[in-house]
Amino acid sequence: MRLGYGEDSHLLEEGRPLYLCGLLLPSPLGAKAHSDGDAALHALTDALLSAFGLGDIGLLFPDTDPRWRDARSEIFLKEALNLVEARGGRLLQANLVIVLDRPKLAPHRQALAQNLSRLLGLPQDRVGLTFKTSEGLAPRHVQARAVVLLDG
Ligand SMILES: Nc1ccn([C@@H]2O[C@H](COP(=O)(O)O)[C@@H](O)[C@H]2O)c(=O)n1
Ligand SMILES: C[C@@]1(CO)OP(=O)(O)OP(=O)(O)OC[C@H]1O
Repeated sequence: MRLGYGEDSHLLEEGRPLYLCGLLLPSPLGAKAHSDGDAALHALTDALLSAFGLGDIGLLFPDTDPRWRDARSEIFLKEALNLVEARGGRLLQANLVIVLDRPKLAPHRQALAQNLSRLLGLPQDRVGLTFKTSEGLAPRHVQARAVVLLDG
């Protein structure tokens, strides 16, 4: 068995899209980032890479590389899944906490959970998805923390 942990934060600003769990959400603010800024998928990518000591998302996908400009972050997650599976890893469970003051994510819970389940190849009861606010500590940030459990 292997355990992985990852986290990510992005500043929120006007004129940027808010992608989370691979979905575009309605929001007046979005993530300042080189890619689509999906903090949830970035945290999951780092969690998978960390389970096999493979470095982190910035090592594999530098934010200086023009190929990743506005790239959809499921590209990074799929590559991390490929890398761990190539080493005999099998994802058993994933747990994700998203910290965001606004917008409320509860209305999108089912859609977010379904898309994570699809991207990770896990049943929904193996994908934990928790939403929190920062209680005003980081009103212009989106943060995500992920834990993954793998066999192999
Ligand atoms: N962007 C968010 C953040 C939180 N929620 C829901 O609110 C509940 C209370 O969050 P606290 O951080 O104040 O404890 C939380 O359990 C979520 O259900 C949300 O929907 N969207
Ligand atoms: C994803 C990458 C690559 O575009 O850049 P950002 O979109 O800025 O996001 P970050 O969380 O800083 O991860 C580093 C890079 O891998």
